[in-house]
Amino acid sequence: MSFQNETTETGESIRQPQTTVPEDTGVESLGETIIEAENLDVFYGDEQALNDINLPIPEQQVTALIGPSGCGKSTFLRCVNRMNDLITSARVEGNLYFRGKNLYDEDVDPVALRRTVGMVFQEPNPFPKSIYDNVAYGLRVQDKVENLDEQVEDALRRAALWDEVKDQLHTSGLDLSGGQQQRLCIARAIAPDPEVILMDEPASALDPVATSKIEDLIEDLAKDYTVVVVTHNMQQAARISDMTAVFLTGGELVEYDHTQKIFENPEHQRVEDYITGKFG
Ligand SMILES: Nc1ncnc2c1ncn2[C@@H]1O[C@H](COP(=O)(O)OP(=O)(O)OP(=O)(O)O)[C@@H](O)[C@H]1O
Repeated sequence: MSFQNETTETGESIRQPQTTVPEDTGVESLGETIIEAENLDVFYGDEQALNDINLPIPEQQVTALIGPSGCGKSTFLRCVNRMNDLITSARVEGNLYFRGKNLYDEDVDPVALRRTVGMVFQEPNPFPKSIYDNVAYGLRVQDKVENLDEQVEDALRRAALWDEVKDQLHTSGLDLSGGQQQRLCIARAIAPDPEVILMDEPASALDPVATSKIEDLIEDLAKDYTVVVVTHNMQQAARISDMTAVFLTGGELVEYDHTQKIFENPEHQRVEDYITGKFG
């Protein structure tokens, strides 16, 4: 595998991404690689959860991670913001780059990283605080309190929630519907202005109307952010993503390509069997 390194003014070596995002297959061309896994392995104790993953994720696109239960999708997502650090049995080997910087280098601060790489979980999990305080939380932690009202409004607008909550900003976030709570969590994640939003099955606990709003929102968010989303819902992956990575049992990444190609003409029989529902 060949790649070049560049040296910054401070003498730090920044790796240039490989241009291995699959060639355009007729859909819009892709942005630069922002996240890149290279020979990434993850173990929980003796059990291997990800096996030699090589995956370049393009900037400002939606990348879907699909595959049967237990194939390592969430594990991959948690590597990107180093949430796996919180699991004592987890061990990461290989490389995972963010804009050419290895996220597992000793000088990377995981807390600062999580401001750049936000995360939204399957179950909406607002803090037991007001709507306003939920969104303001990350901004206050970082002491970014200038024009706080405007920042909160902007995040709620970007999360397509402002019109529904603008008259009740100081009521509890827990009083919102499930779908509204999830959009509140998205507003909370985007308020500190991250570059990447990781979403782990963000709509699987929601009804169809709320799901459709989240799907529209994800497509919208990709205009400003890079979105990496785990989903079990094949139609959802096909609808909302630009790129799709198919993980299969054993923590193996079997195929990665433009979503249209994966769903219309996958290279691997196992992938076709999975997406046509023959197993999984
Ligand atoms: N905290 C943990 N401790 C030990 N093993 C874990 C832990 N989290 C995940 N695993 C194991 O790692 C493997 C991959 O799990 P992971 O949750 O990443 O898969 P997944 O594809 O996201 O599954 P699902 O679709 O069911 O959420 C599984 O075998 C799982 O049992």
